[in-house]
Amino acid sequence: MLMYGASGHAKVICEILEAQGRTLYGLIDDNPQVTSLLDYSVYNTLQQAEVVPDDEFIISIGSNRIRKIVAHKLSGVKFTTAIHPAAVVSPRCSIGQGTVVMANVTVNVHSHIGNHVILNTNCSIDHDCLVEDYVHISPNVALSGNVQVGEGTQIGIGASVMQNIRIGKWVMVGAGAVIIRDVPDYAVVVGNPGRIIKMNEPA
Ligand SMILES: CC(=O)SCCNC(=O)CCNC(=O)[C@H](O)C(C)(C)COP(=O)(O)OP(=O)(O)OC[C@H]1O[C@@H](n2cnc3c(N)ncnc32)[C@H](O)[C@@H]1OP(=O)(O)O
Repeated sequence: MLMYGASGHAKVICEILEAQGRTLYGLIDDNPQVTSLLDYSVYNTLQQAEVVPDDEFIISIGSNRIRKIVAHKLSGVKFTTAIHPAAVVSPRCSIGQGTVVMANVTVNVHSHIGNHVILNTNCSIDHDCLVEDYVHISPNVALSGNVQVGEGTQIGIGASVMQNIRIGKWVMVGAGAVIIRDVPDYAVVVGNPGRIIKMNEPA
């Protein structure tokens, strides 16, 4: 399999694949100055990497907007998931293609996780949550039961979200925020209790 994007985030995914015992042939990155990452070769184009139709991919780019652009650019390739063996994922939940689940993550019963999502180290997704495509749930985030997170939103490191909350699309929840009421699309929310400080540009 191959990864697209050779960054710090990519290094973590390399180690998830190693922990799963999978073979990573290399990475692709647009920056021609990057030629290796950890022990892996970095290529600049799909042609250079000699990609064949059966190769599986993960987009290893932390930016939600760029991950979405690259996913559209790569439409037609086969995406896979990377789930760390130390994650606890309910057999009654679903995890979309291209999604990475890092060490010590918990995903509880009847939660649904979209495509190209990042569930970062030690986050907790409780029962009946819906996490849409291109979301990033940062390390140590806690989503209570029945929380919805819209496309492209990032929940910042250490934030907590109370039960039954709806968070819109392309929202940024700041580090350590405590979300006690619904959040509209594109809002940037910080603090405890979370308050809107500005709005993101629509994609
Ligand atoms: C493995 C990994 O590394 S995963 C990555 C994890 N990283 C994160 O989760 C980062 C989360 N990002 C943040 O919290 C950012 O501060 C953001 C996105 C909320 C805001 O960033 P910016 O848009 O650059 O805002 P800026 O830094 O100018 O701050 C604006 C105001 O909000 C305040 N503010 C910013 N972040 C926070 C926060 N997390 N909590 C409380 N207040 C905050 C600032 O103090 C500032 O207040 P002031 O106007 O009174 O001075």
